Amino acid sequence: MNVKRAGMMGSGKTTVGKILSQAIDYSFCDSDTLVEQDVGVTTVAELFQIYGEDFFRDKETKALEKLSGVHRYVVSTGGGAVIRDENWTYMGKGISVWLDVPLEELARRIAAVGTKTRPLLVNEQGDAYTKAFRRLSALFEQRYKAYENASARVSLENIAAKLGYKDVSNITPAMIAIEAIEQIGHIL
Ligand SMILES: Nc1ncnc2c1ncn2[C@@H]1O[C@H](COP(=O)(O)OP(=O)(O)O)[C@@H](O)[C@H]1O
Ligand SMILES: O=C(O)C1=C[C@@H](OP(=O)(O)O)[C@@H](O)[C@H](O)C1
Repeated sequence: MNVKRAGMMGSGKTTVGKILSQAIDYSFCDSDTLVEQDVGVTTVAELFQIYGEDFFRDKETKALEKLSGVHRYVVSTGGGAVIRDENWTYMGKGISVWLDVPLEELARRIAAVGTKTRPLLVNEQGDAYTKAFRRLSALFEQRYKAYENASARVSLENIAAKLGYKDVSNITPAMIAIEAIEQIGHIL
């Protein structure tokens, strides 16, 4: 069995995925890292700059195909991986978990670390939060139906409601990993 984490950029696929993998004694892998190693670049941002998005998407599909054969892995996929139908052939093997985080929280997180590392955000105008929020809203509109294909959905709004929290920003990665285990633990 393996577990694929899907969700928008900044949703915590890597941060929560690492904690989840330790908790269930699985290995962890990030599909972006596999693409970077394959192409020989240090960041996806660099890859976008040199080769463009289409090249990246082809490499991403190849990485997902490779990762579909591994066992006892938590795999963090890139935020846009859900869009290509072919990718679901690979992501659909094992359990896929959509990490559903409100756009305002995603924009806050990305603004805090800067938009430079997120190549799809660099052409926007305005301050970091506005840039991130505007672009993420447009991407989410194109992608939300694809995220709904995932076999499980871990929603920060639902966790907040369950714990009586007013604000999703107080929900820690460990709390999110626990919610994921509650949802998928019985099928691991
Ligand atoms: N639950 C959380 N609360 C606050 N910040 C978080 C949380 N999860 C992730 N982050 C932060 O958000 C940013 C993006 O997280 P990351 O795991 O890289 O997302 P992704 O892999 O989905 O792009 C990082 O700076 C990370 O520290
Ligand atoms: O949303 C997207 O299309 C992308 C998300 C990024 O991954 P993260 O979701 O890990 O940031 C990375 O794959 C690339 O910049 C494209």
